[in-house]
Amino acid sequence: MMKVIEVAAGIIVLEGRYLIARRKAGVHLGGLWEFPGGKREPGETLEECLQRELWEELNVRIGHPTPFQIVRHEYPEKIVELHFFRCRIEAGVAIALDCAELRWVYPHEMAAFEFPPADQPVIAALQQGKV
Ligand SMILES: Nc1nc2c([nH]c(=O)n2[C@@H]2O[C@H](COP(=O)(O)OP(=O)(O)OP(=O)(O)O)[C@@H](O)[C@H]2O)c(=O)[nH]1
Ligand SMILES: [Mg+2]
Repeated sequence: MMKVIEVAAGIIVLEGRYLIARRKAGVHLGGLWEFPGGKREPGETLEECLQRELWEELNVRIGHPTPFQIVRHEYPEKIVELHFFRCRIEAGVAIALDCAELRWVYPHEMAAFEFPPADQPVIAALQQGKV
């Protein structure tokens, strides 16, 4: 039985556009675009995990995150449970500290970027205008 890895990821919105990050080469799903975030550490809530990850990866603080979707996905090498939260930047300007590249995009533009299969339900929801 493979362990389920819990992940918190931010659907960060500003004036209708969303912040997407390109994963560095060489890591799991390297080179793909994603919603910034990462693995929950022991003793953390998912919200705390999200705050920490967005600080580490983007150098920003976010306001209160709102649960958006939970997606469980089985990759051949791991099972992830992705907890997506909608949020806004409260302090700081996003910079690519721990990712290859950042972009602010409208939902209709997301089709032009390659995301992990686990992210497809979230992208579909954003494209349908769900907030
Ligand atoms: N952050 C993030 N991870 C995703 C998304 N979609 C998706 O399948 N994942 C997977 O969920 C896992 C999250 O791990 P991560 O690599 O971001 O974790 P992390 O920031 O803690 O990195 P680290 O393990 O290098 O410390 C990875 O296996 C990643 O491929 C997404 O939209 N955002
Ligand atoms: Mg990460």
